[in-house]
Amino acid sequence: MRTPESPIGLPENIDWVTAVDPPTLALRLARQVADFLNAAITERGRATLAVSGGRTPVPFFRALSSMKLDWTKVEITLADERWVAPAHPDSNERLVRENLLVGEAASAHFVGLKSEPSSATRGQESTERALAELAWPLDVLVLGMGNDGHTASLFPDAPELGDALAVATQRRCMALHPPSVPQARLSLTRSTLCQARHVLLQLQGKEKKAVLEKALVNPCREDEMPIRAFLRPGLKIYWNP
Ligand SMILES: O=C1O[C@H](COP(=O)(O)O)[C@@H](O)[C@H](O)[C@H]1O
Repeated sequence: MRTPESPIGLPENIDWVTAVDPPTLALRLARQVADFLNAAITERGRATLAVSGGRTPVPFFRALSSMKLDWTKVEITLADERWVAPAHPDSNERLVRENLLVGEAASAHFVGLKSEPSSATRGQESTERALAELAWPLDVLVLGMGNDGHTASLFPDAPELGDALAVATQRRCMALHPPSVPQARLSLTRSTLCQARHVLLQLQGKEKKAVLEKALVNPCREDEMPIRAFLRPGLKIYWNP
């Protein structure tokens, strides 16, 4: 549904869902994700969910963790990770363990992206092996977006971006080294992310909405604003001011 707050240039085939504040948006998003997970469990006996890190998803994680569904049949992974120990304050795994894998959701099965090797580049292969145990494609993917138009860890300044955005890649995950951020990243590739059955994007604030409008309206390339690769029919965007 279009409202006066809908971003300029938003195509009709992308949903725009708004709420007055973060808790209300988080609950709305959590209910939608829980419905998708339940439907996947009914249809296929299990459900796979990938979530993003950063500050935005915390209230959503909390809301989702209180939803009643058969969490023993849900597998959760990350859209991206910083190459830091799982106990590190910047770890997306830590964020998910503390805020999502609690309450009702404590019995979900989690597969993180950080593996033992000493660098993200060396860790790619072991993470690929760990990811192979999940059921693919993802049933549900919840993305976020940075103010530079990155999503997952597909950063515009990462030297590896071209490979990570390649539609034909066989890789599920890839190491990226964007100079704009302090830690190396591991990210699911565009090809893996785009195969998800349901893709949702959670955004907060007017600044992020302006970034989205820039990606929608400007004739820029995907490697300048990687979020553009995901602005496709069926996407659901959840936004609060
Ligand atoms: O670095 C990251 O940034 C984006 C956005 O994070 P936020 O703090 O602005 O919500 C996030 O989607 C991505 O997963 C994360 O690793």
